[in-house]
Amino acid sequence: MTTLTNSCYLGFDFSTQQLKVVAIDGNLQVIHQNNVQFDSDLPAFRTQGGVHVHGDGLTVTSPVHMWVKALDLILEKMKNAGFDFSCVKAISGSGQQHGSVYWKNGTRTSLQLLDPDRDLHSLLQVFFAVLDSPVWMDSSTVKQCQYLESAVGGAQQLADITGSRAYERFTSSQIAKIHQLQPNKYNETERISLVSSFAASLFLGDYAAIDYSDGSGMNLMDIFTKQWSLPCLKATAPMLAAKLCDPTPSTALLGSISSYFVKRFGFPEHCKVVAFTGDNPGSLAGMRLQEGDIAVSLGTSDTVFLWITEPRPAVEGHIFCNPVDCSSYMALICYKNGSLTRERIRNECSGGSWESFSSALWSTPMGNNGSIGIYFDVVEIIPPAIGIYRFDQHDKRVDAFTREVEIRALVEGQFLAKRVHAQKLGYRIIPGTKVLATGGASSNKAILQVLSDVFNAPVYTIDVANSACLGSAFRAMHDGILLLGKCHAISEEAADAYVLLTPTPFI
Ligand SMILES: Nc1ncnc2c1ncn2[C@@H]1O[C@H](COP(=O)(O)OP(=O)(O)O)[C@@H](O)[C@H]1O
Ligand SMILES: O=C(CO)[C@@H](O)[C@H](O)COP(=O)(O)O
Repeated sequence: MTTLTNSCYLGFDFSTQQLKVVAIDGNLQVIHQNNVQFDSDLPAFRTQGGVHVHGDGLTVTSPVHMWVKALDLILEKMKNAGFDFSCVKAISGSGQQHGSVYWKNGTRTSLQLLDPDRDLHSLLQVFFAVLDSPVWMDSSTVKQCQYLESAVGGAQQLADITGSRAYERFTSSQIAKIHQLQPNKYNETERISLVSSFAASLFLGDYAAIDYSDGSGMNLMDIFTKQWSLPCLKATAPMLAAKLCDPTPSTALLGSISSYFVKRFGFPEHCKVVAFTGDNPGSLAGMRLQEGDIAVSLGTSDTVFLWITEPRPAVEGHIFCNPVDCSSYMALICYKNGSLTRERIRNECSGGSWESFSSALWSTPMGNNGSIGIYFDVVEIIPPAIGIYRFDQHDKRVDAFTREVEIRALVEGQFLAKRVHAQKLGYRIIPGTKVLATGGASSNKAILQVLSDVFNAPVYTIDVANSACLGSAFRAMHDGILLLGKCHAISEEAADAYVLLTPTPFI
């Protein structure tokens, strides 16, 4: 293969707890990785896990200025590490899904004329009508969801149009809530972006369109016509179509990078910006998912997703447009009680150490001698329930387990739920099934071993835990026009690039 030494491609991921970046060269080799942790690198914003949980325990937001400052910081970190921006041919990126950003009237022109001598954080101080952006962890919009479903004829009807019944975290109900509770701020807004298209707008120096795949997580887009659905727009807020503008294919080339980045960091003038998408769609590209594979992302949220060609929207789970193949779709299930719940149990049962947490998993038998638990610290998405439930080998509810049993009960319970829900969506585990794992917790082999045992299938994970960033860099390289699922599929021969765990044999 030819080595294209002077070209590189950047993929950013604006996720819940951090901003990450991966640079790849023309041979798809990772040449640079960097990140900014919101809580520790930007303590002035006082977030916990990248968010603010409000007094009602249901409203969850992130400061939009924190994301802007994080971009300033990550680019400075890259510069200080000697990264050569003049080699960047194209960039793309992803963002936590469903979250929304509200640009104030008149900011578009200012975005096009940013002074390269100043950082973005100081330049964008007055750009946003809403300073606390609602994010995917929010569950304060039950009323708005009920209204939306009844306006279009019910939950299944809404799913038939948008791929999902109404979910509290989805953008329609979040926009409706802002319009109802803060009408002035809604009226002051000229453009609403998702986190992904907001980030793309910063690089483009202009408002970037929402892509089809991330746009599918709004309860606003018809996933078959790929246009905003008029009944959904009408049931959400007035004048909404004008504030969203038309959605665009996830593979779209949006334009060249803004002159701000050319002058301030030395990006080439012709560096391209490819549409940004959601972090889960970005991961689908980065993991080179093929039809038949199942992906499990263990980031802040846990998600399970599949590449599908025959979408059948249901009242459980979501169907999104596929980010790499416009004629396909992806099915996704999301869990709120993911890494943060594992962290809580780690703190309580293994002194805050992942090593001890892993040792507990290695030292307890598959199946946990019949002990099982359900751990919903916050209201779960599927099922919408809260509370801690433990059952012993006689199916008797108990109040406590030993520490080791608790750790295994948590992890086995989390993965059993994923398997059951994936099967309810129609997924079949057959010989040849591969489970592809990504996200922060995919670096933990003991957790992956449980995943392999529960799914009774081999688990693969790539050495770049952030597949959303990697996927974005791939998408940037191919101008978004790629069929990675087909041409870079994981094969047994390519297994050296992956960590592979196989189910524990029954003795
Ligand atoms: N060794 C580990 N074992 C288990 N979980 C881990 C480990 N290292 C990191 N994590 C989990 O990864 C999570 C962050 O994952 P990440 O994919 O970076 O999140 P996000 O993209 O949502 O910001 C943390 O909340 C942490 O619990
Ligand atoms: O709500 C969803 C998917 O529907 C979440 O998966 C968010 O997209 C957040 O992702 P992470 O930051 O946990 O990766």
